[in-house]
Amino acid sequence: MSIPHTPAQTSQSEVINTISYDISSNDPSFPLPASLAESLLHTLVSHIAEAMFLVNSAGVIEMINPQGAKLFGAPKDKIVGKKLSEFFYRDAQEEYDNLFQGWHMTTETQLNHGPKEVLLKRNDGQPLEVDLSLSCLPASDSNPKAVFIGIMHNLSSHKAEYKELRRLARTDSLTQLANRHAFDEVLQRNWQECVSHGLPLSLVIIDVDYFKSFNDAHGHVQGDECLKRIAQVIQAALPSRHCLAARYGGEEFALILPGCNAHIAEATAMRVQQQINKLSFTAQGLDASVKISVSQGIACERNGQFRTPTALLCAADTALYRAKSDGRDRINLSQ
Ligand SMILES: Nc1nc2c(ncn2[C@@H]2O[C@H](COP(=O)(O)OP(=O)(O)OP(=O)(O)O)[C@@H](O)[C@H]2O)c(=O)[nH]1
Repeated sequence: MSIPHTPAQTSQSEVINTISYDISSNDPSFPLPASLAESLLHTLVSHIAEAMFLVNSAGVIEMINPQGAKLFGAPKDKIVGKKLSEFFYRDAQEEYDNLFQGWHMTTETQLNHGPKEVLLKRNDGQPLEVDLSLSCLPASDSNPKAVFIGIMHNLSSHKAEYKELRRLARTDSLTQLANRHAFDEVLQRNWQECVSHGLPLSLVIIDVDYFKSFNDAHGHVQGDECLKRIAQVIQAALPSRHCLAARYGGEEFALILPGCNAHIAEATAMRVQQQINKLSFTAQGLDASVKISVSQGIACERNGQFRTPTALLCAADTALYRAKSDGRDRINLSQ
């Protein structure tokens, strides 16, 4: 491979190839002059499309390209000369300070790490989620001082998208309550927490009475509106923000009430019953005589009587079945 004489005559790919050749071969019989190597490195950092910066062995930023400065949220002169760790929050700050303080005691490349999520403290004080990779260009004849190359990517839009996808995956699209998947996950978590801390855990299953008749009489669109109204009532009836209301099936809802005994669960179910009975559908064009009711089954884990969350769920379901068979519009507590 021929080595170009001046960076000005060199294309970006040639520069990258040359630097890789020089650094990776580290061939003492064929070194680049130090000033040329440094100049090539700066050309590379300036022209590359990634957000990139150079840090010296004391952890101080020596150079940053425009894309990098944009992520840091400051002009270059406000960044160059500062320690890299100043742009991180506490834990990462300590981690990078320690890394640079101790790097010469280990092998140079031991500091290298691939893309890693870090919270960047931008110049305006705002946090920015980025991934950062750090690579050491070890000292050589062409490169008398080891230098570290940092490459960053802005993760904020990916993170926001991931958060929204996760929310959608856990939400029932009609009622906006938690869906069955989220219910199962939260039940497992609450079960472990409550059992290990000796706290009660109650479940309430709520099933709309004669909903098929409602649909048959008023149509599925009205039925959907009705389910949304029921979901709002159920959400508003929760005794605390630690509780969860979920759409468990078609016209079936379920509440997880961590830390709540049977007494609180019953009071919650009564609030649901009263508010559902009061619902009016005149605003959506139905007659004032149209009314609905729900049947509810409650089960409470208190002193280890249920061995698993599934057993607790089955008990609440059996209690619901009894509420239905006893005439509907009522609450049944599993004994
Ligand atoms: N509009 C609408 N209807 C739904 C939805 N999911 C389930 N359903 C309806 O809910 C009804 C449930 O009927 P059934 O299981 O027979 O129960 P029910 O008529 O409520 O009677 P009981 O539960 O025994 O009081 C069916 O007609 C389903 O079509 C939905 O998302 N939207």
